[in-house]
Amino acid sequence: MSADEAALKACHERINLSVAASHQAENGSLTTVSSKKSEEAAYAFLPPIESTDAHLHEFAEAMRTVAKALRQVAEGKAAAQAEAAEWKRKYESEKAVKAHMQHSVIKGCSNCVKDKLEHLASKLTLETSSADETGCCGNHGICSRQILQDQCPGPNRKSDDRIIGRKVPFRLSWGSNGDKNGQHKHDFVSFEKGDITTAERSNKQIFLKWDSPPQTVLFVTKPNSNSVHALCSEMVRWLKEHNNINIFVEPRVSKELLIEDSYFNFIQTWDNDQEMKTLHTKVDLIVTLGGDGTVLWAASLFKGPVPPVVAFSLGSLGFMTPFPSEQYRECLGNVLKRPFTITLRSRLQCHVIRDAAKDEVETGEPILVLNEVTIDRGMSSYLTYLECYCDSSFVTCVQGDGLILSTTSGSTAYSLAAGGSMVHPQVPGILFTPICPHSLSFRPLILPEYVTLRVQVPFNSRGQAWASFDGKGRIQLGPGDALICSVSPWPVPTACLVDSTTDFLRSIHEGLHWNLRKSQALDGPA
Ligand SMILES: NC(=O)c1ccc[n+]([C@@H]2O[C@H](COP(=O)([O-])OP(=O)(O)OC[C@H]3O[C@@H](n4cnc5c(N)ncnc54)[C@H](O)[C@@H]3O)[C@@H](O)[C@H]2O)c1
Ligand SMILES: Nc1ncnc2c1ncn2[C@@H]1O[C@H](COP(=O)(O)OP(=O)(O)OP(=O)(O)O)[C@@H](O)[C@H]1O
Repeated sequence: MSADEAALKACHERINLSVAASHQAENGSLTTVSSKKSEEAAYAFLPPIESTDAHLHEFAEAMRTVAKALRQVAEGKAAAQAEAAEWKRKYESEKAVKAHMQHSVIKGCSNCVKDKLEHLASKLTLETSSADETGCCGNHGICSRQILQDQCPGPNRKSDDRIIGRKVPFRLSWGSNGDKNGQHKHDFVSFEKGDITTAERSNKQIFLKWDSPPQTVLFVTKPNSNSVHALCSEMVRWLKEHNNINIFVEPRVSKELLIEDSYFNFIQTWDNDQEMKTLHTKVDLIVTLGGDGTVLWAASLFKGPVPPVVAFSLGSLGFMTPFPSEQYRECLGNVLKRPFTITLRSRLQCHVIRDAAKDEVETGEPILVLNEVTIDRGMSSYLTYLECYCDSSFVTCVQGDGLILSTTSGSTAYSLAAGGSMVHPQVPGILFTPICPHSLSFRPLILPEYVTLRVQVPFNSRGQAWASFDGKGRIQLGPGDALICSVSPWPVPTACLVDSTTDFLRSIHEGLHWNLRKSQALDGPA
């Protein structure tokens, strides 16, 4: 038997094993029927065993179809279970309502009912003196429109005005896949009063207040700039002499400062990656001197938690650098001594999976980006061909120059240039923006922050694709490779000059001259 034939045989065996496992898991439930159909569909895709590379590729496609079919079966089963649970809950709650009705004749809102049920055993009728026309006592804030009128002899009731109905209490729940093994943690919110409100969840401006004065500042500075170097050494002196702050700088800057003056002996740096990984436990505040690229660089030094960043503007645009460097004394004085507002900028964590059809295991540490991850055609002159999935749902195939998966902070960077919307950095979401799609109808999307995206180079792609992270570190993706991307649990908190919204609007006005137009003259047609 040749190597190709052996590989094909192994594929057959894997499919048989998967299908058998799925049957076992379903254990004779309704979904076995659909899984049998999936099985038949999967086998229909399988070519006869022949020893060519083309057939191996077809096999890989068939394996993906099988995986998809099995996932659909699992989803169907979960949905059926959820529906059954919902019906059971409805039934239980109807039963409870009827049980209450048999024991009481009540007019009032649901909260009154609850309060008074305990006292009803000896009473046949209870009139609520302050009740309004609908039977609500008005004493419980937002009352549901629940009216229990069975046999109620209220003044304005018609004789056939029996049970009108009852809005059953319900709960909203949501999950988070915070931990690695994908278990879902559920938080429940009770809505017993019947009306859904998001008042408690509205996103407020976030303030940072020090419990005790900060002691250690890390400087991250744009390289090869005399003005940045001069400002850095001036700020370091000022912070040491006026605030007795410990200073960390990058190894390159440490060398530069020590060459300049032995006065800087007190500054600290790190020697290796291991030391750098513990930086977040020592540093209270990061000061960046440069443009947006320097903020991106500073963020990239932290693979986990990031201390608050105070970004001084020494670049051209400054979307993430609101602090004017000329006023650094006043700005730093405020940040060190007073509470200040911050923008929590989410990051995306990316994993590259090699030859995803065969190996589902994620490899290596995630790569974190503050702006975006871009998958493009690199040097290739062919269209990129990318298959995109959102959780387990197929999104689309990209045929064009590439795709940008961007944070909302990155919405004003490359994504904007590719036609994406500008989004306030505190809006939770992931932007899905194609680059030069060869299609008339490929509009950019904004997806919720809790999804996981998978961008895969299919086996029938003509060329390779390249992933780059905040415009850096290009990684080649061959056919079968995939990039997995989701929102990281480690955002970058950046200090605001005024507040999140004012700073954002200022940056799009001043940085991009957004919607700038000469005003129309007053004279003209009425
Ligand atoms: N066609 C494009 O617009 C294009 C192409 C490649 C990269 N980029 C962007 O450049 C970023 C890397 O920045 P860099 O400074 O290291 O490279 P760079 O020096 O090439 O600068 C790129 C420009 O993008 C601006 N920028 C960066 N982040 C921004 C943001 N969040 N909002 C608004 N503008 C922003 C910078 O101020 C700078 O002017 C990438 O993350 C990507 O978003 C844009
Ligand atoms: N500390 C650093 N070490 C290495 N590279 C850095 C560092 N800080 C910034 N860079 C890189 O230097 C480049 C330029 O930096 P930055 O964007 O801050 O300045 P700029 O281009 O002058 O400003 P703007 O982006 O506003 O036009 C970026 O690509 C960035 O990644």
